[in-house]
Order: sequence, then C-alpha cells, then structure tokens
Amino acid sequence: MSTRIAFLKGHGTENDFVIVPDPENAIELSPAAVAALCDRRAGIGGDGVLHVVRSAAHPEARHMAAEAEWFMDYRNGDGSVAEMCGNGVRVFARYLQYAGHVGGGDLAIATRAGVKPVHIAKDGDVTVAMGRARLPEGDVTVTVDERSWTARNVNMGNPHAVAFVDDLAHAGDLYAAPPVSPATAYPDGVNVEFVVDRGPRHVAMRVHERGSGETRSCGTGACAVAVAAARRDGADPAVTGTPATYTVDLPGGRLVITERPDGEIEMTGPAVIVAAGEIDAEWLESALR
Ligand SMILES: N[C@@H](CCC[C@H](N)C(=O)O)C(=O)O
Repeated sequence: MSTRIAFLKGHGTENDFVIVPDPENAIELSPAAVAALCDRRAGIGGDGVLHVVRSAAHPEARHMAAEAEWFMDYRNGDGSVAEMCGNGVRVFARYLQYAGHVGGGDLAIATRAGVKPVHIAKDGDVTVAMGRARLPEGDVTVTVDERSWTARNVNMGNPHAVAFVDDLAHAGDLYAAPPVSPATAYPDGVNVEFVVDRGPRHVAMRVHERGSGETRSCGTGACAVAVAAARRDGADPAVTGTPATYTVDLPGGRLVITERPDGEIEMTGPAVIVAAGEIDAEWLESALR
C-alpha cells in the first residue's frame, strides 16, 4: 500500500488552493511537486499551495512563533515562492477553524510578509489586516497588444502594477504575462491588475498573477487596486483623515477593502473549504520524474 498525504481544497472568491497540512514541516514540497499538485488536468488543480506548518518548525517563520502558531508557506501554481497571498491567508484561517486548531474570532497567521491578524466572523466572512501598502516612486507602463496604460506601482508585501482601463476586455486573453516597463521596477516579477469603475468607490478588476496566470481573484491585488483608486479619486485616507472603503468585484466574487488614515488596510470576503482527501505519494513521486 502506498503512502498517502492528506490534502484539502479551498478557495476565496474562487482563488483556489491545494492545502497541505504539515505541522512539523516534514514534507519536502519542491517547486515541481507544487506545480504537479496545481496542475488542473493531471493533478488536483489550484492557483497555488497553502503549506500549513507550525511557525516553530519552519526556518523562515521561527522568529514569529511567539506571535503566531501557524505559518502560511505559500507557493504559486508554477512552484515559485511568493511573499504574501491575501485570499490564501483567509482560506488558511478557514482551514485552521475547519481542522479544529482555532475557533472563530481573532487569530494571527505568520506569513513571509509578517504576522497578519485575522478575524473569522460568525457570518462566514474572514477579514485580514493586511498592513500598509508601499508606493514606490515613479509610474510604470502596462502594455497589451497595441494598447498601453500608465499604471501605479503598489507593493502589498508582493509587487503589483495597477492599470485603470476603459474596458476589462482590453486586457485581452491574459494567457501570457502583460509586459510592464521599466522592468527594473519589478526585479522579481509583478502581478498586473486591470481596473474599471462600476460606481462611487466601486470597481471591477481582472488580474494576471505572477506564477499563476490569470486567476479569478487576487486579495493583495484587490488591496493594491483600492489603494491606487483612493489616490486617483482624491480619497487618500492619510490626506482626508477618513477611512476609504472600496468594493472590488472580481471574476470570482467580491472583496471589500478599507484603508484607514494610518495606512492600515483590511480586506473582507468569503473563504471556503471544498473537499478533503489524500494524495498518493507514489503518484507525486512519479510526477516529479
Ligand atoms: N492570489 C494571491 C496572490 C498570490 C501571490 C502572487 N501570485 C505573487 O506572486 O505575488 C492573493 O490573493 O493575494
């Protein structure tokens, strides 16, 4: 009988993840193994992997263990490592609740972008305190076919380029990463958001994610969009002294983002566990050959 590895499948506004519980960090998840798990035909399928490890058991998280028991070791679908995943951290919290590691209410999760406070509400939504955005100086340019847009460089722990467009269809098929220049603005690659207005403080977006391609939702992307929209709309909370709340519609659902005058950003939306099962370790080995 071959060895089996437990997994779950979950999503936040259809940004979907293979969840691999591994409290003692005993499973070696190589980039090839992550890509095999995320393969939508030959594997389980997902935009990324949430490797669930005790902070004390992971060299990148040990220093956060006193504040947060669990570390979200997030990987993109192509196996690359990313600093942060906003939908991922909400689904991670839902998994901790599902597995009985936490009840509802408040908890903290360690990520590569620091410890994130999370609140699991009784109504089912999960809110994460994402911290502050960084806005590196200088606009960037996003190009799709014959169209180009000046875009805002926003860092939410991970890098984003936010372009306001007239029509989301102008983003094209997004099968490949849209070129962003200057390339020096993003030495480690970039997530690209295309945004249209839907109403006052209400936008819709599509995203091409670094390491995953076009996804149905991106939490850090939605935060970057809200931050860029507030600056564009003259609603920067640091200037007005009042919080700015944006509703962000994505192909997979709706997220609500609030930025406070001190720059702290909160994101709220659904997080769902869909299934639980077992990975055949022999299959995973063979997928790596
Ligand atoms: N979908 C995520 C972002 C995942 C990481 C991203 N692809 C990157 O490489 O930075 C989210 O919900 O934030």
